[in-house]
Amino acid sequence: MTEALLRATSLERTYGGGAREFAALRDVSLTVAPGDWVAITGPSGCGKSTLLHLLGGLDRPDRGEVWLAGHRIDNRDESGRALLRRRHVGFVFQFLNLVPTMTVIGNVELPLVLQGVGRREARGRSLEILDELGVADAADAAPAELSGGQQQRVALARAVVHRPDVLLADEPTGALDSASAEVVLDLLRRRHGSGQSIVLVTHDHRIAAAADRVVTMLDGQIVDERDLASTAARPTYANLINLDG
Ligand SMILES: Nc1ncnc2c1ncn2[C@@H]1O[C@H](COP(=O)(O)OP(=O)(O)OP(=O)(O)O)[C@@H](O)[C@H]1O
Repeated sequence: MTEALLRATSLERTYGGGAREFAALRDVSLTVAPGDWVAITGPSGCGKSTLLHLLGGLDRPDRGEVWLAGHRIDNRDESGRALLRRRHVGFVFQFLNLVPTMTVIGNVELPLVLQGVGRREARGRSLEILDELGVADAADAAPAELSGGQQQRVALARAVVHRPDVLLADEPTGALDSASAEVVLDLLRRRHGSGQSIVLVTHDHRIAAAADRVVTMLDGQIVDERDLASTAARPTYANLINLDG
């Protein structure tokens, strides 16, 4: 059996305390094999972002374990998790988190610079990916000068430029019109085709339909898991919409 790239077991995450205590994740387990493409879907507030943050080591569970590329990460401190994250993960945040004081290309180069890649190569690789996403013209602009959709593509460029083992993306097409969403999907398909593992959170069933596996959450739990890769005909948008039913 291939070793899992990501394995989360029995995750619990509670926010607040006392009367305000809220269980955002309850006994959630998920395994992602190398090359898997998993879509996490479900209604607002069901725990999708919380799960993605735990998978990427951005947050720690109250209970349960997270293993990334053979390393247990849930019991490491922030700097230990950051080190592994830098090496293995690309993350697209729901609220993007672009560095406002850096140019677009400065933002995209960042993961490469942190890995010690030289300036020249970092710039070349960053421009290539910005071009692939149709935002190379904005390379020298500040993020605030871009539309929400353009910023979203820049955040995706930053997350994949260093070719991480796994891309974790929180609503990567949320602010995009359908033509731009298609550009993003094409990039994800190409990356997946070259072996990139992807875990993405989406409300959009058309985006979810591109994945190999769709995981549906409700009230902090996984309530449905479907394998689309092994079905002869990938379900259509109309079929997938029944996932919520
Ligand atoms: N830092 C926090 N403190 C308190 N409650 C939180 C915190 N983060 C999330 N929550 C709550 O936990 C629940 C799960 O949140 P989460 O963001 O994981 O859901 P989601 O499915 O990603 O939602 P959406 O689709 O709206 O982004 C929500 O009820 C949310 O209000």
